[in-house]
Amino acid sequence: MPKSKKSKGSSAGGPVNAFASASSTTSTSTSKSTGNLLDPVKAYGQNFLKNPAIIDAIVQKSRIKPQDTVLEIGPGTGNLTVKLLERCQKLNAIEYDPRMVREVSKRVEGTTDGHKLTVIHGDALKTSFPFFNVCVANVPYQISSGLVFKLLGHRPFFRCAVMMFQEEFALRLSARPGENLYCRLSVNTQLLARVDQLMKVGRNNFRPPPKVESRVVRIEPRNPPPPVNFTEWDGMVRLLFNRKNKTIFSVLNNKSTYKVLEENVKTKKAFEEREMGEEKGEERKGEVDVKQVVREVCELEFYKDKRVTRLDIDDLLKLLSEFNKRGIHFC
Ligand SMILES: C[S@@+](CC[C@H](N)C(=O)[O-])C[C@H]1O[C@@H](n2cnc3c(N)ncnc32)[C@H](O)[C@@H]1O
Repeated sequence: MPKSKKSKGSSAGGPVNAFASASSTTSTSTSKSTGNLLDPVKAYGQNFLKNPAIIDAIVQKSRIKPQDTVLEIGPGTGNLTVKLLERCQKLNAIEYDPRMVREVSKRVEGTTDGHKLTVIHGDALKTSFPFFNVCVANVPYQISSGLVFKLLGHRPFFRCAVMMFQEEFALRLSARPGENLYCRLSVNTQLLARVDQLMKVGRNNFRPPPKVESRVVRIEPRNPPPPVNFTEWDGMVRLLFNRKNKTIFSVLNNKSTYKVLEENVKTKKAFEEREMGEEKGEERKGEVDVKQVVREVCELEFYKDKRVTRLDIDDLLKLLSEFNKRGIHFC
């Protein structure tokens, strides 16, 4: 018998943020109902995979081993689920729509692999993930970014995630310096993971067809991740990629950035003073001239006149360390 349980942070609290517009309605009333209980609900991103060849390719590219525990996010009616179950030891699925929880559970009930499935009713962004080695997901595009970073922060490390995304989002994940789609999402993802494009999936492979083309990618977390404070890293990346086609200096050289950096210096200093305890007579660091430091770092041979979009992960890590060495922080 497949088990189905309701998670702590599940839909009892209402739909996910991304679907705020659907919060006061029931799931069925948001679709163009034709009377069928399983009508896809647009607000839940319900575009079901209908091409068995694509489903088989996703399962094959997930490289699931017989002893693996798989996490499937958004199983829907279970088209992928039944194929995944044939390959793994255990499958935990998280599904937001209670109709789908019932449907997928019913579909595998009494089958050879049915006992391997546990369906958790909840919002994948708010539900704690159970243990897994491999994640497979064809998720609503509204939650793509939140899900990627939730997965990349998940511990213990998993082997890989094979995920379907809107084409442009998928291409951004693996975009390289200098490419048009290279952006904050690209560097934040590539800092923490290796991303490979696996295949393009046309609109007509879904029921109903979505408005845009899709792509499947493989995400493999870097283990161990680079030793960097992610909040600070993202603070710098957010500033720089706001105007990624400008030089580093022209992005940073403005009043509002200096103000933020000066605030950060003050906060950091206050924190350090509290930690050290002034009464211990520790030597106090000199004042940091934020404008001077920005100019100095941007004048370094490697960064001089460099456009943000040309910086790869290593260049950005080194840039952050040059700022940190001189007492500048981005959070
Ligand atoms: C694109 S459909 C894919 C369904 C199925 N995996 C397939 O490929 O046919 C997305 C599924 O994710 C579910 N879903 C939507 N938002 C969710 C959330 N926040 N957490 C978990 N599941 C969600 C939807 O109800 C739907 O079943």
